[in-house]
Amino acid sequence: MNGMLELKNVSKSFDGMEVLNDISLHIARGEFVSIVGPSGSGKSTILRLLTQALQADGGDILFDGMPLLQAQHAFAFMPQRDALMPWRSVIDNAILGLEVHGMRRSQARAVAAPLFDRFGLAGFENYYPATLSGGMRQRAALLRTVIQRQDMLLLDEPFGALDALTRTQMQEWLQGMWTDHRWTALLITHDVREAVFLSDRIYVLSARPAAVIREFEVPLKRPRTLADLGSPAAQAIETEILQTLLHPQRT
Ligand SMILES: Nc1ncnc2c1ncn2[C@@H]1O[C@H](COP(=O)(O)OP(=O)(O)OP(=O)(O)O)[C@@H](O)[C@H]1O
Repeated sequence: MNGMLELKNVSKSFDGMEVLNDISLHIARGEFVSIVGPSGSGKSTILRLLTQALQADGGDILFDGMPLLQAQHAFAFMPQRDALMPWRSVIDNAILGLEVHGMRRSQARAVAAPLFDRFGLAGFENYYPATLSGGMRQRAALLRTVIQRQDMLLLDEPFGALDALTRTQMQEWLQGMWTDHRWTALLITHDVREAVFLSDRIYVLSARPAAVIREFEVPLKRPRTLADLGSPAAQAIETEILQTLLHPQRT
């Protein structure tokens, strides 16, 4: 997953209500970028523009320098809810995207099987989603997402429904996975610490209509550990992002 993305002056309204106001941002090849912003500011709307579930009213979205319309199947999207199919085993959930793209089930299973170990799901290939913990379900959903080898990974609050401890474990795990694979990734999150821990850069959106009010570069080297979040550099950036969100008028 090593595409690159550029949004230029993108705007979007719903029934006259302006949601996105002149959004410009970019994600370089192999970069992990997060968007944080107030609830209802339009973060998911940006992802829905990228997956083409919605069309922008104005501006340009370029993928690898081409208009998005010409860059089919560019994104592997992991929604807020894991949306695993309860009647399919974990491995058959994992291969769903491959099957949709025409791969035979036996071949798709052979592609997926070696990945289960790294996703902490070895031994659970033939279990059904209802028998898994929340963290395992999210890892299964992420496995299904990344196996499709798209150009870019889109994550919409992937850990929002998890308890605090599982969420932290998942952040550590994802950080390790990303360091190994260097996917081009865009994460939407409410969790500023999560954004700092995982990202190379962070965009902060204003309340609706959303505009980019600040952009932060995260100065932590990789690979990162949770202990790095206690460093003065991490603490300073976390505080500054929170200040920007809470008191945008002062920034
Ligand atoms: N299809 C739609 N029709 C009308 N209004 C919509 C539609 N989709 C989103 N909205 C509105 O646009 C605004 C932004 O929604 P969006 O889901 O993008 O925000 P968000 O920042 O992702 O919110 P949250 O952080 O709470 O998930 C909200 O006020 C929402 O009600």
